[in-house]
Amino acid sequence: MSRIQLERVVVTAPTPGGPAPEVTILRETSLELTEQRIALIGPNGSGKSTLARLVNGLVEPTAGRVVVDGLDVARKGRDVRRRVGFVFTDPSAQLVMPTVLEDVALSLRHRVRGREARSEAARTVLAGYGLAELADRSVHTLSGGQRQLLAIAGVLATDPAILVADEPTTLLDLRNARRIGDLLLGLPQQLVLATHDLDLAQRCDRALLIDDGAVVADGAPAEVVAHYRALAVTPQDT
Ligand SMILES: Nc1ncnc2c1ncn2[C@@H]1O[C@H](COP(=O)(O)OP(=O)(O)OP(=O)(O)O)[C@@H](O)[C@H]1O
Repeated sequence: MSRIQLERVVVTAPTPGGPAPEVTILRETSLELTEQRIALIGPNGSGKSTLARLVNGLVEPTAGRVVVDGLDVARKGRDVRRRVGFVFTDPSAQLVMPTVLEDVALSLRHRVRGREARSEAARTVLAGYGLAELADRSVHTLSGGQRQLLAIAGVLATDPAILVADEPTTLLDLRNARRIGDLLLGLPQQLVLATHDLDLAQRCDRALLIDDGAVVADGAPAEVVAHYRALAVTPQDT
């Protein structure tokens, strides 16, 4: 399994339109993630996406460092991004080619040489996800569920060691959310999953509860989810 380390990581952002003080998005956090399936849960705006994005360098720490399988993300960003696949909430963010087949073929550009061979390999990938019949369709004509499945197929085609998924089921109906959730949890890769779906979180091996930019609970998912539920019923203004 892979190993993700956060060493005294802090993330701040400039205050919009003004000088310091900066806004703290993630307070000083040190973590070592070695479990196969790790859920990040917590309220809106608590810092889940920020934590997820640190893993592949989409967000850079203001202080401290992030190390993935021994690679410092700040120094070896390219190598890290080859190891870490990222799935966004909205699959449109990563489907960039006109057709389904071309989109998967694009993902394979570093792995398979030659246009024909790449198309063939892309067809095999699509077949593996039950998407073969959609090969020549425009990605814009797909349903939300098909689009998310395609986005995940494209990322997995690059054979990442780690998959980071940022609320991948939020835009999906119940059936598709279940399907995508099952797919992600069944992967052999290490999975870091930011989610509001507490059932999904409970099926992970470890959960982290983020609140107001800090990890406030960390451990067995059932306990961390219970902690979160208790937090949600606590009045904020007392
Ligand atoms: N680049 C930035 N500049 C300023 N503020 C930011 C920036 N990125 C994130 N934030 C703020 O940091 C906080 C945490 O954001 P983040 O997206 O990590 O939360 P989240 O837990 O993923 O939320 P959600 O569940 O709503 O997706 C939010 O208040 C957000 O507005």
